[in-house]
Amino acid sequence: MTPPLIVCMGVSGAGKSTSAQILAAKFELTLIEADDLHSLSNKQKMQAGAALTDADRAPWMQAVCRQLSTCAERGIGCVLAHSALRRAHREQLRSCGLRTLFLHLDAPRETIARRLREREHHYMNAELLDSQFEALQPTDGEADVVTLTALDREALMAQASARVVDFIAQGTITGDTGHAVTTHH
Ligand SMILES: Nc1ncnc2c1ncn2[C@@H]1O[C@H](COP(=O)(O)OP(=O)(O)O)[C@@H](O)[C@H]1O
Ligand SMILES: O=C(O)[C@H](O)[C@@H](O)[C@H](O)[C@H](O)COP(=O)(O)O
Repeated sequence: MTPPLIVCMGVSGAGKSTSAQILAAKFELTLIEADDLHSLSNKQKMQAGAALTDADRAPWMQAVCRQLSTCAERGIGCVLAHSALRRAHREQLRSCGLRTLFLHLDAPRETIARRLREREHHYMNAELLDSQFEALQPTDGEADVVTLTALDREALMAQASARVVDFIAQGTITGDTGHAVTTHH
């Protein structure tokens, strides 16, 4: 059976790291924090208030995919906190050998901006939020993406957990299909 990969995706400050930690602990999956895999130059660039380009993101994606592929080879299911803003990145994450579900954490821009102003983060510059929304490519037509409203924490985690339960059960029942699940937005 192909192990699951749950990707908590969305713009900076949407709540990816927070949600991914909770889900990994709850479902006993390995947590991978994509933030930790950025190069020093990428971190310095963001800290200085410059948005990453897709060229900057390419080696980061390779590092993320290497970790995921190793987990897949070892049969280890994962939760990944990763912005996955670009369609091509989501496609790359799907091709790492795990059975993938994306939880897109969505909240009003102003709510996220306030969270970023209040958050202590080692490198991410809160001024980059607009560029994050610009970089986010719509997930329409991607059947393995579930969009969740990332406001009330408890409601969010209840919804996210229910999706993960269904997703894991589907893999257990239908076996190793590797196909995307049908989800509702
Ligand atoms: N559902 C939520 N409701 C309110 N605040 C949240 C929620 N999820 C995360 N936060 C807070 O918002 C900030 C950003 O969350 P974080 O998980 O670091 O986001 P990301 O990993 O997407 O950048 C943190 O201070 C966190 O405590
Ligand atoms: O693709 C990008 O532009 C960056 O990778 C960005 O999306 C990512 O989110 C940063 O690593 C900031 O970290 P936080 O999301 O934790 O703020």
